[in-house]
Amino acid sequence: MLIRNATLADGDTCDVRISGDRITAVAGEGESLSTSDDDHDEGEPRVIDASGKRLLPGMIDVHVHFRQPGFGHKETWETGTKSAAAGGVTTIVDQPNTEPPTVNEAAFAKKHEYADQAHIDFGINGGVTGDWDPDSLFDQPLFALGEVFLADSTGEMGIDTSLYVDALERASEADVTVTVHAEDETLFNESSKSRTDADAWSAYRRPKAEAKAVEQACTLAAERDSQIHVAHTSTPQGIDAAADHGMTCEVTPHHLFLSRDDYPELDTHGVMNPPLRREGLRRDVYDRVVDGTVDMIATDHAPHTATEKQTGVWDAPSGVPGVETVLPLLLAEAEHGGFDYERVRDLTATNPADTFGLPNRGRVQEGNYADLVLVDPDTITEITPDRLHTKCTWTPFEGRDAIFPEWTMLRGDYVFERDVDDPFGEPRGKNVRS
Ligand SMILES: NC(=O)N[C@@H](CC(=O)O)C(=O)O
Ligand SMILES: [Zn+2]
Ligand SMILES: [Zn+2]
Repeated sequence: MLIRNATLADGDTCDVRISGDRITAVAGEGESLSTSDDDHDEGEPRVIDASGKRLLPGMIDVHVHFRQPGFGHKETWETGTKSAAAGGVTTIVDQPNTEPPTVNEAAFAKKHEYADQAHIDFGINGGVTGDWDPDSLFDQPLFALGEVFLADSTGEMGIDTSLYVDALERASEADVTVTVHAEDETLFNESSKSRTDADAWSAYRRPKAEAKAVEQACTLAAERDSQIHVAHTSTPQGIDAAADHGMTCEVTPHHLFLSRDDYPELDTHGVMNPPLRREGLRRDVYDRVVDGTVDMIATDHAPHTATEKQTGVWDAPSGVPGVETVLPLLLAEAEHGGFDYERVRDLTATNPADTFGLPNRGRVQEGNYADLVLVDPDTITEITPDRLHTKCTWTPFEGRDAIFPEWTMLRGDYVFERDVDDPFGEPRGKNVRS
């Protein structure tokens, strides 16, 4: 297959040849590729004219919750991976707070069976609880350890410092990265508990609880020569602490684009961990995404039903969906001039591939897997829940500008094509560690 005249993230116009599951040639300005026999399918030329369109590496989202086993009423591997494919994501990493939690060989195997339904490639993280079985867990084709919960979140898998230190040591021996949910619950503001408005969640799980926990998690890791990746940093202090210790961090689309100013509209649908911050802090986080202090964007796609969310602030489960809207939001922001397309590519594909050791992914380059997304930058549309494919019937980004993919390709095959009868085809996702 030949993709002609595509504009890459760096602005170069290129021809890209795909044979089998790989990119086999990328030819820049002035050296266009000619069609070969491989670019014909039963006599039909398989040449795509991508003039005026952007071609990007598929997003690698290292933080999603696809809920099975245990909570298939919120999301399934099928709906979650279809939603991801429709948003230009070609690899996801699932987190361990399912039922059973992914803390031993049997639980890992059970999750792997559900992952047979995956339409895109995936990694499965191993979790840490008092009952975890590191010996059997590290024998599995694990993506990483985490998210290791230093405070309770959905699933109540919060652990104490001594277990965290054990996990760091075991992971270090196995040469596995530890992804950390860093909040210090001893610093939560108990006085906010008398309030019943949704903003009380942000007042309760306040910024210093994250700042302190990130600092401590990084210090403990650095002392043991372990590498950690800090999940969903939502404060400039958290981001800077991770960077200062030589650790990596991710920012979610909700902490990048939403703030406490959005509670009047979102109400308890805007409750997540860590919580939304004040507008000034959001801007500080945004600046660190632009200047490269933040390593990657990951969604923490954490679907809950609308009914579950429409309870009081102290009862509503934490988390918002995001896997289908993240790249479209970032692309619209690039088109509006917030940052450039190269930054989007690095944050969504190149840096996650390099940080977590995924060779042959994250770049549009010869020899890499043909994990690709094509978008028309002139087609900016508004996000509405009815156009999304997640089981979650709501989105915190309703009404925002987005550039959705025309198609998404995984290892040379389409996993999403807009405006065709069967946009997804058969599930063909594989474990990236197998
Ligand atoms: N972020 C959230 O608020 N919720 C996540 C868990 C987590 O990432 O902490 C979930 O699984 O629902
Ligand atoms: Zn978390
Ligand atoms: Zn999470």
